[in-house]
Amino acid sequence: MSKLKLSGWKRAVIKVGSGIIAPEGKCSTRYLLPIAGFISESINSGKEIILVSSGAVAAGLTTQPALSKKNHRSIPEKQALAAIGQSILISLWSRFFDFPCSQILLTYDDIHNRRRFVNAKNTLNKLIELGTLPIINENDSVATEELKVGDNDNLAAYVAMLTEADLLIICSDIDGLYNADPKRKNDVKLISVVNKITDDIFSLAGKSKNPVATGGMKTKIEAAQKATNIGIDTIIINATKKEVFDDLAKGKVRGTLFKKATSPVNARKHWLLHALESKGKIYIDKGAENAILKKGASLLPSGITRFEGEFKQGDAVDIYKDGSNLLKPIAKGITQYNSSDLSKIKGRKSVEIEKLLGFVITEEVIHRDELIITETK
Ligand SMILES: Nc1ncnc2c1ncn2[C@@H]1O[C@H](COP(=O)(O)OP(=O)(O)O)[C@@H](O)[C@H]1O
Ligand SMILES: N[C@@H](CCC(=O)OP(=O)(O)O)C(=O)O
Repeated sequence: MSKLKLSGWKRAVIKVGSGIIAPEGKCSTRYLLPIAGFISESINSGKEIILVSSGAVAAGLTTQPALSKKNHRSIPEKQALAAIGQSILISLWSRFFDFPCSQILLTYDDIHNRRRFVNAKNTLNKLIELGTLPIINENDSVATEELKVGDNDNLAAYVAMLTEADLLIICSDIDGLYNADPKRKNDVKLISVVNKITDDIFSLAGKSKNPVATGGMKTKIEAAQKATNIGIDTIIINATKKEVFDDLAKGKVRGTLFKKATSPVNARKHWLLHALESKGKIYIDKGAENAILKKGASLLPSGITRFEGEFKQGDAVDIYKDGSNLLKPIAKGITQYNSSDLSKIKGRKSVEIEKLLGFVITEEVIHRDELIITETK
């Protein structure tokens, strides 16, 4: 297997899949020692690590064998398994470290709601500063299916974005991305480097055969796409092989390296685009359209013709060209004015804001740093 050189990194998110926590369906420390060794060594050399660990359901199953048939499990049973297994998981990891571990259980909302996103980010940074190893999982015990990230590969990419990591390490039970699933086909080839994630790359990914795993290869590529887009190198490695970590400690990758984008979107804009839900629609005139699309300007109240929806200051809104048949928004941004205030200042000059509202937050409704163009042509 060829080995690639990794760029220097300071902060990494390491995601460990259920197949590593529970090989052959049984929760075990068999493969955790080399991972833990790598984590300790990295932290001792001044690097920062955040661990995203799957395996709560798998660990819970060890005490509840009667619930082993996946298709027969009710949602409360699955949620109970995650609750039982989560504490097993944390104690499993804790025994490897001589620094404290801390636990954060995230839900979809923690990433998609701005206030909670900032809150989670601040807590995580503090936990790292305090010298702990944050261990993250999805809060499966309370999150309802429709309000879940759904898999820990994507969750790890969100955590990498949240913590502004410079490396995402996805530890699985396979050497990396192959041109087909090696567990289903013979004569497959490992792809050691992916410069750009295209539909062809996605088409290589199959599902997992492991009954305790969730994502398979598709969610790992999705995670790599999210992370590389914002400038985070992503690797998939086989955590059942100790030598993989020996090499990694020397900056060499045995596995698949998804190279970070050459012109990454900054993390805040990426989150705005992919994670934050829009609360309304703002329609703009031709002048504002030219200003934001061609000059990279902020959106001023004078260019706003109308809007739809009720939103608060700090909410995301989609921006549409007024009077055109275009069904897609041309941009998305964070509004400085709520919908009630916007109804008074739309179409008016910025100098009039104080007279109209009695206060000024900013002279623009959406600052250009909080505006991302979504129109592709
Ligand atoms: N193109 C592919 N290359 C490598 N593995 C693949 C591919 N397509 C599907 N897979 C499967 O994905 C599995 C890894 O995903 P999964 O079992 O969900 O792992 P984890 O629990 O680590 O998230 C591999 O064991 C393999 O069977
Ligand atoms: N949150 C779940 C794992 C979800 C998941 O994505 O699993 P995996 O595909 O093994 O990384 C658990 O702890 O059981």
